Amino acid sequence: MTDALSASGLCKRYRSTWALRECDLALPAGRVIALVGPNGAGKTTLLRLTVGLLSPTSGSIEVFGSSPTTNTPQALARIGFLAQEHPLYRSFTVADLLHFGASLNIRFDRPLAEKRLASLDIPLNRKAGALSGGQQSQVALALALAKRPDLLVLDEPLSSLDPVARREFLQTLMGAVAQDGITVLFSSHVVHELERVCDYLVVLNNGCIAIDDDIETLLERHKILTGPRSDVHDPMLGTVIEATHSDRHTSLLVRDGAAIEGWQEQPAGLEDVVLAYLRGGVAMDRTKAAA
Ligand SMILES: Nc1ncnc2c1ncn2[C@@H]1O[C@H](COP(=O)(O)OP(=O)(O)OP(=O)(O)O)[C@@H](O)[C@H]1O
Repeated sequence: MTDALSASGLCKRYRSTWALRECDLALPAGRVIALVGPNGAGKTTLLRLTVGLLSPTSGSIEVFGSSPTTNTPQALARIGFLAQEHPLYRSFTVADLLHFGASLNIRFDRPLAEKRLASLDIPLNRKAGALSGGQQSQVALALALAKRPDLLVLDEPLSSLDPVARREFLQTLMGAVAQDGITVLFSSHVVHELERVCDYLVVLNNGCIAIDDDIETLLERHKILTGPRSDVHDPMLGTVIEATHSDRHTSLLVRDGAAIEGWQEQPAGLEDVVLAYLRGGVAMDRTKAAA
């Protein structure tokens, strides 16, 4: 099966700033993929390259096997994009926006968008500027989903939403994924909320890929070991991603470690794993599915 997104040696530079460096990616289709990383890690840059709004400085990126800058109506129709600020024309009514969407997109499914908005009690005759922030996000999402894209790209869709609006937004998104089997790629800072909705994770750190893996596999491969304080270099421990020491104990987050006598083992949470990789500045090895 063709990957939803593949990149090879992908680099992007803005003047003297390298936003992405030598990124290799192979993101499977039909998954909900979270893109995580600290401020300035390169997430927006990667998403804009994915939707063809930017071109690589060097290296390549393909979406479903084609360059996203091809710009044919067919290629563009396969990708939906919700930008970070999801701008809506504030003086337009929701109905105007749907009309606009239908005239610009060859696969636009207006009845689908109307049904979604009706189920959320968002009136079609209301001006976009008079909607709450959560409702505006829902309208932007309904417009993006009505394109019936094969890949939906969302840049920090949750950042401006309160917890209730966040939950509603994610429910709408998950409903669409279940119904249409689309691939979703979205960036976020909120790691603990991702485990419920995502099944694949990409972590960017300082323009480089730190993690690119299936979340279930990632959690199977990592664990926390706690034992007597020591400087451990035992190969049985696997790869030590992060070590913390108290007066009497050492706690290790390890990848592919075996059970060791005298050490207690605990499963690692997704946030533990992500933060350990970010703090340690390490990259996942590339043996993903081999584990
Ligand atoms: N138009 C631009 N001109 C110059 N530098 C830029 C431009 N856009 C981004 N950068 C730089 O590229 C790097 C990556 O930025 P990017 O916006 O992709 O990161 P991000 O992970 O999305 O950050 P955030 O989480 O803060 O939104 C940063 O150092 C940023 O300052």
